[in-house]
Amino acid sequence: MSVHAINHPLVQHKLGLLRDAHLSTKSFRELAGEVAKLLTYEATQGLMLEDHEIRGWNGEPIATRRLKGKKVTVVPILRAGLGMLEGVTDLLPSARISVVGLYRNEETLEPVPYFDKFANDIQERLAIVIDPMLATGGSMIATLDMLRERGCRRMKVIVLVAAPEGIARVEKAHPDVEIYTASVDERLDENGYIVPGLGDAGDKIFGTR
Ligand SMILES: O=P(O)(O)OC[C@H]1O[C@H](OP(=O)(O)OP(=O)(O)O)[C@H](O)[C@@H]1O
Ligand SMILES: O=c1cc[nH]c(=O)[nH]1
Ligand SMILES: [Mg+2]
Repeated sequence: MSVHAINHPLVQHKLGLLRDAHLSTKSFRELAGEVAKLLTYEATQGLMLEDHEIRGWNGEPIATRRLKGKKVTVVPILRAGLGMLEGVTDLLPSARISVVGLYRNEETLEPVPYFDKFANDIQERLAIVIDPMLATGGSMIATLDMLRERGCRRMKVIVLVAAPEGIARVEKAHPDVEIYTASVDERLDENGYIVPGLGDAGDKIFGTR
């Protein structure tokens, strides 16, 4: 597995704004979507192209290239992953959406699944899993396990912020999965929150804090 920590100035600027404790729900939501979009640009670098001939403005043929297959499914992990969905689908408008519902039991820190609905032909698609936070890694590993059980062979992960502990666990469980993130942060605190992190991303996106 490789971890891509994206140092693009726009990503780093917007991440800095996201970390501010006094940010409004509206601004947090907007910035989360914008960073998600920028990370999607990076995560889709490896998509395959094919040659495609078109007729140009003067009727002459032009050799162009287009995405080959376009087979992608975006997988938001509920709830907080929904805060990234629009940013991601702005760049991948034809992608199918597969949804995984999980919450983290705040005492055991274990993921508790409560919903899933996958694209029918998920075996043929690149799955891009989105969640703002990769903390212990439990929620992400549970999601990648579900995708793998359903025959998904190619998976990428986009998270706004990741903890080293979570990255190490995902790497062990799913060594072929690449992770794209705006930051690998310092550590987890005693409650399993990422430091410096963003706080509770789901609460911030939904305004339930
Ligand atoms: O890496 P982990 O230790 O599993 O923690 C990360 C998970 O915790 C948060 O979700 P939460 O459980 O708060 O659910 P929510 O999105 O409904 O708020 C976050 O959005 C991740 O899904
Ligand atoms: O830092 C964290 C860890 C888990 N979930 C969050 O929303 N934030
Ligand atoms: Mg939450």
